[in-house]
Amino acid sequence: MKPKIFIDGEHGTTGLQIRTRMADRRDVELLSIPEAERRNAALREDLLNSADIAILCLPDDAAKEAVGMLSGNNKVRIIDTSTAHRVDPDWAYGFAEMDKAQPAKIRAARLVANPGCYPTGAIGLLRPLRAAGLLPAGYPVTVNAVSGYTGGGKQMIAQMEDPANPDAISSPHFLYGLPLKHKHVPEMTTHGLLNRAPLFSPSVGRFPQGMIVQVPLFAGDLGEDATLEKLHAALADHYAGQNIVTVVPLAESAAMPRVDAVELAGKDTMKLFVFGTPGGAHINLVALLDNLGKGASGAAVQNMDLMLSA
Ligand SMILES: NC(=O)C1=CN([C@@H]2O[C@H](COP(=O)(O)OP(=O)(O)OC[C@H]3O[C@@H](n4cnc5c(N)ncnc54)[C@H](OP(=O)(O)O)[C@@H]3O)[C@@H](O)[C@H]2O)C=CC1
Ligand SMILES: CC(=O)N[C@@H](CCC(=O)OP(=O)(O)O)C(=O)O
Repeated sequence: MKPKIFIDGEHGTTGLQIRTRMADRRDVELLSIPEAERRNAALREDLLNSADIAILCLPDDAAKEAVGMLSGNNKVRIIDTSTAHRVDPDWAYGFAEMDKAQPAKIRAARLVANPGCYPTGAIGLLRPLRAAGLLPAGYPVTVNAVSGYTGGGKQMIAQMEDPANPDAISSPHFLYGLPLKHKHVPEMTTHGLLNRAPLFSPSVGRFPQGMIVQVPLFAGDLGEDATLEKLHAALADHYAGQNIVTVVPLAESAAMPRVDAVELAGKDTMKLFVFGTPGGAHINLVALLDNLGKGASGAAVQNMDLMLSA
């Protein structure tokens, strides 16, 4: 019998992209809800309870409600793409490359929280450096980022693409999250192994998919041994042996005139860079990904495959 997969929220932005990635899969059976019935709670509950793996592509409250619909049913495994369970110790954090032990944790887990798009970049850069002792625990980390507008789901897509929308946005690039209380900060802090919450300033650009996450550092405020070359070597060592997260060689990044936010649009990989001048005072760690690829739907399918390989 093929494992049954139900994507709750399959007609939304993240859900649709998971469905597209699964279109040619013959090893799983996709349970589907008609678009017009997508908010039919009784039908959702039935489908959720019929699945081997339920992938939740819903806002936080609806994701919590879906988990409630599965309470008492320990047979259904869950991947939640919302923010609701990402720092909950009962859930495995679905970022396989962040730690050598993580793939096994995801494979064995019943409950997997899919990472947020920005945290995938920030944790991807920070965690290996914290683990290697190159970034002091109390370092005042800042994270600056730009996302494609699909990161805001159906609502923001309509605001950016339809000038007749009453809340249309005409700006080519805007900052948001200005109170500096973004929902991704707890997850960056916990899984980035930080003692101090990072100052996170997100923005959106007029392109559908793509993302740049920057973590600028003052070299003199890092550990005594922390040079640009050592930071790069620690990242390269950490990500050796797999091809989803790659660390761009220093010689290659040193020759780059710019970083293009849409370079990885449509891909499920992430590239990490260490920019700066050897011996210089400043270092910029940069992650490049697709907010809907490794930042959401690509990661969800990767986690599903890990869980199916248990
Ligand atoms: N977009 C992205 O880049 C990323 C998104 N995520 C997360 O993925 C989740 C989904 O986001 P996204 O796909 O962008 O959002 P969308 O708004 O594009 O899609 C959400 C879907 O869920 C449906 N929905 C909303 N409330 C309910 C409910 N109570 N019962 C059943 N269905 C409901 C919506 O239906 P309706 O059309 O009726 O509103 C819609 O089809 C969110 O938690 C988001 O934070 C995570 C990483 C990246
Ligand atoms: C551009 C934009 O609005 N992005 C979303 C984050 C997208 C994402 O990662 O979703 P999660 O909520 O599942 O973490 C935001 O800032 O809220």
